[in-house]
Amino acid sequence: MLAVAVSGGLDSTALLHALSRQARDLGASVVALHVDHGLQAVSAEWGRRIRRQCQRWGAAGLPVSARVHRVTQVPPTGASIEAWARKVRYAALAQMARDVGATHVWLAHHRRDQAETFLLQALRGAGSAGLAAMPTALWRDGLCWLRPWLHQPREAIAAYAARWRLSWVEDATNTDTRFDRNRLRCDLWPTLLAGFPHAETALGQSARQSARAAALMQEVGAQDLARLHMPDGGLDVAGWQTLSAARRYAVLRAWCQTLGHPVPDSLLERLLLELPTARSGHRWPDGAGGASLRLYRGTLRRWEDVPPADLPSGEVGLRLPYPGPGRHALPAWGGVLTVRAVSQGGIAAHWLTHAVLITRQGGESFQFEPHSTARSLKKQYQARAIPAWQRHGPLLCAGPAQGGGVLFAPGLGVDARVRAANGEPQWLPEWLPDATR
Ligand SMILES: Nc1ncnc2c1ncn2[C@@H]1O[C@H](COP(=O)(O)OP(=O)(O)OP(=O)(O)O)[C@@H](O)[C@H]1O
Repeated sequence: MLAVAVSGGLDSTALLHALSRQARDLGASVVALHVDHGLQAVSAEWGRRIRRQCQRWGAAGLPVSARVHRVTQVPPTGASIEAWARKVRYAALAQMARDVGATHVWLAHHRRDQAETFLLQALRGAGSAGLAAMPTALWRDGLCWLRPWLHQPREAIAAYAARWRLSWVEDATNTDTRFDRNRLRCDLWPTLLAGFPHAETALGQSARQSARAAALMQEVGAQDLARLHMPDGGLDVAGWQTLSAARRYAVLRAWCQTLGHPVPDSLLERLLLELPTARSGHRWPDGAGGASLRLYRGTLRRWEDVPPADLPSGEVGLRLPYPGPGRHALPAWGGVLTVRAVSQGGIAAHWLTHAVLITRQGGESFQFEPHSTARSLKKQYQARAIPAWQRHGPLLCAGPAQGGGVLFAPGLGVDARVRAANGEPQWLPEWLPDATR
């Protein structure tokens, strides 16, 4: 089954017709997929029209049928209607294609659409990936999107439609110059073509060159990232600095893509400029909110931000009785404390009877091993390379009658001086910094 995305306009009507004729000769069949965005009063009529047209063509021997999906959501307030419509259209087309068992969807974009897309991307300051505009074939989510007429002039399509006496609908919103593409199409394009008759071909060629440059950048970026990606997802900045400027950009972009959300170009530019001289601990907002990119000891990582409101106010202040075994959300410290029974490495039970959770006040000491030396918490955190913002959990300390020393510190574990002997009843605390969010 061949699926064609049909708006009902000239181009997609012509493509549907041409494919249906080919399918007839090959013994295949075609389905027209139409999405009614529900944005105009007349739009329901377009779907009915496409159905009727397919019935007429079917009666004339063409193996073609139609499916129409009516969108019931409305664009969220403030959203770009163009972008919203594109998103829901592609989602609906994909669903319909799957429903009919099609693996390929044909779209009727042509040479001018491609040239317009290139120009619009350039006017947004896009890089090579954006300037590559639309590909002729793209696999996404198990479907192949095809644009067989991407290099065809619009006039050739119009000539085909005239030759077969096709009829189509004219979408009145195509002349609504509030939309970027329409403004370009209606106001600028005629002037551009008058001055530069070869503009469509040239811009299409530039789009193809950009696609190659983008593919190359992606390949090189991925290769360099394979060397510079740390096991915990960080980027080795020292290694990154040895690369050429172009490769630094490519690998940084590839690394940002692993973060799971789009990183604005402005942030990439800042990182390129500032990373080489940034000091350990320097942070940049990650572009999505709620997290930062931080340089720490030569590695760039993404860290969840601890909202200031959830941090204990001031260094002195918070003091809670030890809550006992289990899982305890402690929003004031922005995390969860779990305490479970273990058979080794835990805190001997008698230490916990009067224990308290307190905010670090400075001056506490911690000892890693029975025969090592106790040092200040600050020094021990540095020794384990635990960055400052990851030390924000509560300290579990002995009660005043037992000296008040640290039993457990987030990021460091149980102090060697209070560890139970094997077989003795004992408990292991664990601090999960972001578990409440
Ligand atoms: N509402 C829709 N339903 C199904 N497919 C659509 C729809 N709108 C656009 N398409 C597909 O996307 C392609 C490009 O869309 P675009 O908005 O540029 O086309 P159009 O000018 O509205 O219509 P046409 O390309 O048919 O003249 C169309 O050729 C068609 O394949």
